[in-house]
Amino acid sequence: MRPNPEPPFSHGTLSKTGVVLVNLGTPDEPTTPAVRRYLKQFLSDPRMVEIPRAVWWLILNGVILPFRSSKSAAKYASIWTQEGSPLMVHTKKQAALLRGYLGERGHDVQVAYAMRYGSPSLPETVDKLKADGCERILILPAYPQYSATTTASIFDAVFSHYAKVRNVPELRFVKHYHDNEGYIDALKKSVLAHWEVHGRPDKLVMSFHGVPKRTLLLGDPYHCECHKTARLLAAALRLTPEQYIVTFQSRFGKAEWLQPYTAPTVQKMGKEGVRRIDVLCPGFTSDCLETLEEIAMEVKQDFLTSGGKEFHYIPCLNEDPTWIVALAEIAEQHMAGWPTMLTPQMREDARKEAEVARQKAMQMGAKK
Ligand SMILES: C=CC1=C(C)c2cc3[nH]c(cc4nc(cc5[nH]c(cc1n2)c(C)c5CCC(=O)O)C(CCC(=O)O)=C4C)c(C)c3C=C
Ligand SMILES: [Fe+2]
Ligand SMILES: [Fe+2]
Repeated sequence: MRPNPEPPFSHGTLSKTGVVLVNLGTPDEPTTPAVRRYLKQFLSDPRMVEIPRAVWWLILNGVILPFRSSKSAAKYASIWTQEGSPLMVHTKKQAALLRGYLGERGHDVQVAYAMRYGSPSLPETVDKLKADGCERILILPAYPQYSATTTASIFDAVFSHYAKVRNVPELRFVKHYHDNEGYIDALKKSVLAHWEVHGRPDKLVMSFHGVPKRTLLLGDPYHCECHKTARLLAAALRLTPEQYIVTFQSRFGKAEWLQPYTAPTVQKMGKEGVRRIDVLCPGFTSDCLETLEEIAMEVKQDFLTSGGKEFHYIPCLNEDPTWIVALAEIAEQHMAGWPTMLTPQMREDARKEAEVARQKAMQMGAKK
């Protein structure tokens, strides 16, 4: 494949740095056609579903898209806000806040957000940054725990985009931050803030998005990283092993996924006489369908109809200031060594270089 042509190289362009906060993606609107488009792109990704392509194509197009799209659209409609999909709204705000925090720390960087599926797409976002003069780009997935299904899929999208580009910026990727001190501290503070107002539960349920069990057996570290996050958070909250449990939600399809599953676990707790549970979803940094509908509505119902008396959903970190500071520190660590603090001298040097190049161009024009 031959890389695409580039605009003429221009001297004296200030070489800038960009950070892209990348989340999963969400439909453009809570309607069946929009959800179908989103699910088609999402579920056609071989990182997400590792079934032989021809077999999966038949299942996806013959069963899943025709039946799931309208059901999912109704669920999306139940959580949609005036501003749009919660996942999009939070990611957008986080990127704006991240830019502000990095700016306060003296970094002159552009911060954008992108979605792995749907829009704004990763290719269009990194192209815009490049057009704005970013020669260095940090890809920052919104997932604290690495998984081949999510994090690696973002990396794939970046690699495949740049395979078509001639002048590739310097790239860095954040793989994970499941054990980052600031992230754990932000989770701890959000739980303590909830408990300060509402009191403590009998059990804290830490529910992570599931993945097929097969991926664990094939060496994906996701399961271990979820457990490490949970262990660190439990230690920070001084919880004994009896006071919390790690579960996995959002099972998709018939294969076995990581266990224990969230819904049957809370049902069992309700039946066994556990009065109150609080559920936190530490793997999601923004509230979305999986937290607001699946946990705060469906799983809540499961617990209460099984005999549980009180259910609390503790929201995701979203725009929490401690979390945005942690995100800024994560970005800062990964930008180490990059000239993100533009000095007046650097701006002046760039201006002079541009002026020399402009004069040379004029002289060449005059000679012709
Ligand atoms: C094919 C199976 C799926 C795997 C594997 C999977 C992994 C995975 N997903 C997230 C984060 C999110 N998933 C979200 C929605 C969602 N996930 C799947 C399927 C798999 N996810 C589907 C089909 C859907 C769409 C909704 C539905 O029809 O049920 C979301 C929410 C998006 C939103 O718009 O709000 C997030 C976030 C992670 C972190 C993960 C693996 C670690
Ligand atoms: Fe998912
Ligand atoms: Fe779900």
